[in-house]
Amino acid sequence: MLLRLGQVATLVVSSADMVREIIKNHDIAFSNRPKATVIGFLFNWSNDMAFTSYGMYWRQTRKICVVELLSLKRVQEFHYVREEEVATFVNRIHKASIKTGLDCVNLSELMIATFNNAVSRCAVFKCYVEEDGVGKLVLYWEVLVEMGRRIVAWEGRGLSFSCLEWIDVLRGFLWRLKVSSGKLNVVSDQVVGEHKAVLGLGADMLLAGTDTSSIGLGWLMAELIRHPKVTKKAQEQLRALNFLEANHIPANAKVFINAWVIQRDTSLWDMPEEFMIERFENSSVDFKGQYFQFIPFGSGRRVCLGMTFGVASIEYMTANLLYWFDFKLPEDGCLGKELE
Ligand code: HEM
Repeated sequence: MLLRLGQVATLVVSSADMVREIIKNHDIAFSNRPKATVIGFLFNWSNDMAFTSYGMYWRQTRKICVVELLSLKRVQEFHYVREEEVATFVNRIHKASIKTGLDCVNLSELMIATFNNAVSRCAVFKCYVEEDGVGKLVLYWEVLVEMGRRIVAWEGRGLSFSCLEWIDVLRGFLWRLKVSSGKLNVVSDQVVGEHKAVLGLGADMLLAGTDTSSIGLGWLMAELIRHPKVTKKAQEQLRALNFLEANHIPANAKVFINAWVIQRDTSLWDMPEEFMIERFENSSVDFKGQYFQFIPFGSGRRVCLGMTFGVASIEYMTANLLYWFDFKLPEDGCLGKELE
């Protein structure tokens, strides 16, 4: 579907065949990401990898990230980080769940803190979320989230209607962006210290690796809680065995791959809205980007390079959650109650 959003032609791709055509035959042409002011402020207009244009700088920085941080070997070497962080995570849930009067636990916050810490310990070799969960990295994270929200609220409009950018100045957006990025720089200086040179890449890892993983795990836990039989089977296996297995497109058009629709296409998936983990049991389809009906990590040149890291962390956290705890949905009154 070709839309004209303001001044920008935008192609929304909602079929797996079309994604195949793009990735197999035109990958280079679609390997750039849209330019957003907020990303420029965040990364000083240049020194990150995830948002930079396709080219030599991207190739080199991506290679550094893969070799130094995200190769299978490095992910295996970092197993001790996952083990320590998940042990802290399990302890904190345990403490919270036995606390008098506290009948529900906000898992989302704990998941964000755990992934945040695991990524930062591997990316900048330090741990910033302190025992009470209010470490420097949380502040760092808050600033990133605030800026991320602005990408959605403002940049979506700014990118589509560049002639209206003066409104950003009038409404004080650019000024607030400067304040936010200044705040971020102060925290980053403390956080990154001697690793300042890799600030852009470290921030990339935190941005790309924290909410993706914690939201993914959050949904997985929500589905498991809604499907007690599946959960019980996985728990029995875990507790017994102690492991988890488990056209014509205008030049400069923006292209959105609509993975949400593709992954719910009834011609490709049987009962796509149902949580049926057995659908993958006798199927060759996996999540690595070769099967265009299922692309949670993207595909092609810009495919997620933290896939192995993310999957290892999510698997290990899920195994521990299921092994140590039984879950049920909170009573209505409990929803929204914060973990102290
Ligand atoms: C469940 C967890 C994760 C999911 C679902 C996920 C998903 C994605 C997706 C959809 C993309 C865009 C791919 C494309 O444009 O085709 C991406 C890119 C990226 N991801 Fe992930 N990701 C996850 C975890 C991680 C982790 C843990 C890290 C790092 C520690 C990471 C680092 C990156 C980076 C750096 C990019 C940009 C790659 C580039 O532009 O060349 N991701 N991810």
